[in-house]
Amino acid sequence: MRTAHSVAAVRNAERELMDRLPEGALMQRAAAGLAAACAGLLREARGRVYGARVVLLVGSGDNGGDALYAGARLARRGAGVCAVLLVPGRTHQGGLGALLGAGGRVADDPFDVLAAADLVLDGITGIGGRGGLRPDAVPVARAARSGSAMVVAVDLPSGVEADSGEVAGEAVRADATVTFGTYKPGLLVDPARERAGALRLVDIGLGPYLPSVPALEALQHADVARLLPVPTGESDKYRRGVVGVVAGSARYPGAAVLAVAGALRGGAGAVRYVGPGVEAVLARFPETLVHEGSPSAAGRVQSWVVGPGLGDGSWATAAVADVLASDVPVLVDADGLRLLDVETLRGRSARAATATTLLTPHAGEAAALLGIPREDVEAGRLDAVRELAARYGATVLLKGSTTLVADPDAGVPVRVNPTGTPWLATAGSGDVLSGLAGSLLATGLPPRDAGSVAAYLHGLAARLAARGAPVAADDVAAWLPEAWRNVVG
Ligand SMILES: NC(=O)C1=CN([C@@H]2O[C@H](COP(=O)(O)OP(=O)(O)OC[C@H]3O[C@@H](n4cnc5c(N)ncnc54)[C@H](O)[C@@H]3O)[C@@H](O)[C@H]2O)[C@@H](O)CC1
Ligand SMILES: Nc1ncnc2c1ncn2[C@@H]1O[C@H](COP(=O)(O)OP(=O)(O)O)[C@@H](O)[C@H]1O
Ligand SMILES: [K+]
Repeated sequence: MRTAHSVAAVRNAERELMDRLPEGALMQRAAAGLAAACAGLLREARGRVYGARVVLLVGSGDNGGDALYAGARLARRGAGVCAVLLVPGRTHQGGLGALLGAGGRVADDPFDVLAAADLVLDGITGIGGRGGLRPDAVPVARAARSGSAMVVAVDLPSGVEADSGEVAGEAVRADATVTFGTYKPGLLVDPARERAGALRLVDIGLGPYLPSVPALEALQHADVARLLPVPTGESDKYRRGVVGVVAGSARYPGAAVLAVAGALRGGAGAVRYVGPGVEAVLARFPETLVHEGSPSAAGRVQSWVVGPGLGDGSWATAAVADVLASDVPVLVDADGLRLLDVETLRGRSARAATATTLLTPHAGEAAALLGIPREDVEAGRLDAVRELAARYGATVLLKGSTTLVADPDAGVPVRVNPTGTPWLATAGSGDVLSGLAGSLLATGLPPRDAGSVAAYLHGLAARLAARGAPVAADDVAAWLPEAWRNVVG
């Protein structure tokens, strides 16, 4: 599991650890890891560190100090290191002394040295930065990007919000970020994540002092493999779980087919389809159990998926209410999100412990549920998903460039999905995801696990299917077994 901690948690941990170490030791650990990472990148790019041209962008805090000490280490290995001091009167004095002592220098003209650099270290701001780059730093950050140099961010790309992943103005766009002690939420959540490039974590001994519950966690292969259901000798199709899919309409019959396609690959023993798309579903998937009446009359299921392509006719409205009245886990997606009655939804968890709910909005649907503009959801995804989960008393999976899953219990870390590709932004891929997640719910996974495992497999399947080319939703469904094998294999 990859975990991220808030700035407050990092600051507390740093204080405790610093009390036990000689003055400045922690910054030396950070700088040593940073210099080693930069040396590795320089060796990859140009064969050796000796003779490389390195430029340090140095702000007024300890982030700049890290850059200066790392620059001193690179200078001692023969790199030509030049510091651009953004606030000359407030530069980290120890770091500057170390750089000058190692043969580094201060730039006369930042733009000249940036144009010729092989590597730029961004030490403008780290966890102390607020509110985007200040105007004087903007032209320098742009110049760093416009040459051929690799840009390496120290701890965080300057200008991004560490705790939320928001980018309130201009921010550095790094090729790589070397972060210290733990990941910060902003490194894992868009739009900030996109500025960070490849992530590298340097251990500075903070681990024992960080809270055991992080702010954010990202599943990795081993975590997903542990959570995936595996049938045993005792299993039969009913014991493996039956997922009911209420999706599709005369206008959108394809949504029914795609949701069923996802559900068939999610580990449930059977898929029961209910809705107006019976013919289309059976033509494609003859193994589906079908029913044309109301969901509650269709036979037993261990979970429901309701909403993809359902439209908003009277049958759809009644079907959503019917499903929400059940005591099994329910996933509500797409049109279902518009049709759900909020009081009924909130009442579910009070009625039965098994009556859990997973909502899977994209940014537009989340915006409607919160009554705010879509852009606000996209800019502040982490806040939005937490607020939705709290307000609706349900687990919420917010789809998009970084899919997030939040539980209504604010003490539980938000899951951030590390797989996926922008090629997933294609019609119908969300229908596949809802079927898949619903199927995992039917096998007994709790909503947060079902949602995050589904997002992981879905994103991985899309990557495997795409390999750099466009994919259709149907391809994503077809590649789910390969993604599953990739995880467990
Ligand atoms: N505390 C520690 O022991 C350690 C801290 N480390 C480094 O220290 C960093 C935190 O240092 P600081 O707390 O000094 O904070 P930062 O260096 O992140 O930034 C604070 C400074 O930046 C200025 N600033 C804030 N927002 C700005 C903006 N938008 N544009 C330009 N300037 C802005 C502030 O006025 C302040 O002077 C970490 O990110 C990490 O890089 C590491 O050396 C590890 C150890
Ligand atoms: N920019 C993006 N990068 C990665 N994944 C994305 C991006 N945009 C959308 N997705 C993913 O694509 C899927 C689209 O789902 P959705 O918006 O419900 O589409 P539809 O309703 O057409 O099925 C979701 O899994 C979402 O997370
Ligand atoms: K930085």
